[in-house]
Amino acid sequence: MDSSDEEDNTPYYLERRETLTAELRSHPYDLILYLERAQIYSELGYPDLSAGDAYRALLLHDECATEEFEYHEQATEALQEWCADGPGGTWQLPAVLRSKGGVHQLVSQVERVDLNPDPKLTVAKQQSNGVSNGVANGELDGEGNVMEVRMEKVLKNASLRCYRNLSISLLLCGCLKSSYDFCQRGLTVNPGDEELEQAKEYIQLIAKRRLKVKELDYSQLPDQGLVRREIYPWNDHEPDRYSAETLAFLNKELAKCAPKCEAKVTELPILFHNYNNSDNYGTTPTMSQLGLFAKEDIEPGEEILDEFSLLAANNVLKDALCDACSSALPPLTVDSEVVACPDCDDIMFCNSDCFERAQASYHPAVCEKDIDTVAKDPDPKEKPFALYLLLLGRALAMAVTQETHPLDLTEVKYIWGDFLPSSQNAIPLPPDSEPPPIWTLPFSFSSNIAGPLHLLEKMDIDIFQNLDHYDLWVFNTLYAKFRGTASARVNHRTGHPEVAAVHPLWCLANHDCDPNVQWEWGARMRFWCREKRIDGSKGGVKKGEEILNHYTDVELGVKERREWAKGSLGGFCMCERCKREAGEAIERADGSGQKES
Ligand SMILES: C[S@@+](CC[C@H](N)C(=O)[O-])C[C@H]1O[C@@H](n2cnc3c(N)ncnc32)[C@H](O)[C@@H]1O
Repeated sequence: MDSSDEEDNTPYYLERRETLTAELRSHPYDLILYLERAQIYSELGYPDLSAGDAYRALLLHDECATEEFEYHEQATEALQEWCADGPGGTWQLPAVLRSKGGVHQLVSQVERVDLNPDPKLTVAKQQSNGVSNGVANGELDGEGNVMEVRMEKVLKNASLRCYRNLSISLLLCGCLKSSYDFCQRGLTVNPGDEELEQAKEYIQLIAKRRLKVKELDYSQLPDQGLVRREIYPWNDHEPDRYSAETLAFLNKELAKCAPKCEAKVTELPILFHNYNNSDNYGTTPTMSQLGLFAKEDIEPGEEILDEFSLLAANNVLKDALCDACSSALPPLTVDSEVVACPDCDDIMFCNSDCFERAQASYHPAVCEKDIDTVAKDPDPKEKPFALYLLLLGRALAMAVTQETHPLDLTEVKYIWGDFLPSSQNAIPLPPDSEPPPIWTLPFSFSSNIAGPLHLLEKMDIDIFQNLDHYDLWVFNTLYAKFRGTASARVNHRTGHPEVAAVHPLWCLANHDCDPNVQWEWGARMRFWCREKRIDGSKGGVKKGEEILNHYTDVELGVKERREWAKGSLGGFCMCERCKREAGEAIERADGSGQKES
């Protein structure tokens, strides 16, 4: 169906989302409200946010079902309101449990991608398993309590709805393993459920296509997906990065650690992932972004920037690193400056300065909270994800300690997120059954949904209260910003990334493969002016010239440089050096009658 023929209901759904979010503020333990909002997110085309709400609904379901759980009373009370008599003494299942909107809409989204599943599989109609999606009357079971019967019915239907939603939503994000796991869990509780069986077929089909295999090894299903990367329409924390006010703030901060530099709006080429050599000779389209510029002449070898950041994390358990700045701790000699937290085991700071900064910025939120085992020493292939999760945890601890919204932290608020406009992201799914290529934010159930909630629980934070601070879209926005700006330090022995940090001023500098600065990151991030440029000419930056950083090893050849920098740049580098060297490589290949290697 041509989507242009469809009525655009976005404004209605956005308003409904606002209303439901407001209701959740006053009824934070109401699982039905979460399921309603999950449905709205599906309609709006955010399967990730839909899965996030369905998962919270599932957690609240478990709270209701288990007396010993922490929020049992609150969750049960909220549910009882949905089980009370309606007008005229009648009662029905809450509308979201009766409607076919949510999951059916998602399933039809999957169907629209023309997967052409084996028709024999899909027509196999399952027998009803006794879980009713239809209208339930306010019947008495003869002896039992009306409320109990209704509660049981609502809980059973709600859990089914959660599993259906999680299976399909995670599938749409490309998280096949989690999608399959929730589907299986749902089928264990609701054997033969038609929608879950159908979801299972789709998961299997898509997994076989993606892995190009005939038989699936379920333990090997891919779980890394992609979702929309955008300033959500309801996100009112994002500043106008190009306004005079923002520039004035950034330049005031820069005056403290990089007095010869200023932030300015500049034009940068729009980069593409599919590099096309012909781009070299055409006009490259540009977009406005920020960059760092010299306010005065800078001499070769002169230090330009010296920035300290507490937005740092490491993924090594019990290593000799400062908890605040993640630099290596000095040796523990008699006159050592190292300070241990008096209340935690094994939490050390390089000196009293780091300890005091930590106390003012983030440590009280995690002190004595047994949080230092989360995401530490992960499987090597999980290391980058663990680092991003730990950075997110640090940002949450900073927000709690400083009593501010995570997106309002000065370390976070102004940084680049590589967002696309919502309107460009809201596109129908393409027929190759993967998340659309325009969705560029890496996403997984464990990193984006379960992991952050686990960290908050470790911090003794009620994950249901204060939803405005701890909603999934907040985590996604933080991840988008960290992925556009964080630097990682690799352990030279293992070759694995172990420390990551965001330096909000350093990261204003754009990349060039002929950089005029070098950087070094120990306890602090430092920039200094290169003595020599790449061609051997004398270094130095003139007043008004841009500070040109490097996001990759500039000693590499053009092909490798472009490959390495692709992730942090968002596409193939189009700097003058790259264009020149790529052109020369083509000429050489043409001359020798070979293809460019
Ligand atoms: C760390 S940020 C640099 C600062 C950023 N321009 C800002 O407005 O804050 C990295 C992003 O800047 C952009 N960028 C940096 N160097 C670039 C270059 N040489 N060409 C095109 N885009 C570049 C890319 O969008 C990249 O994702």
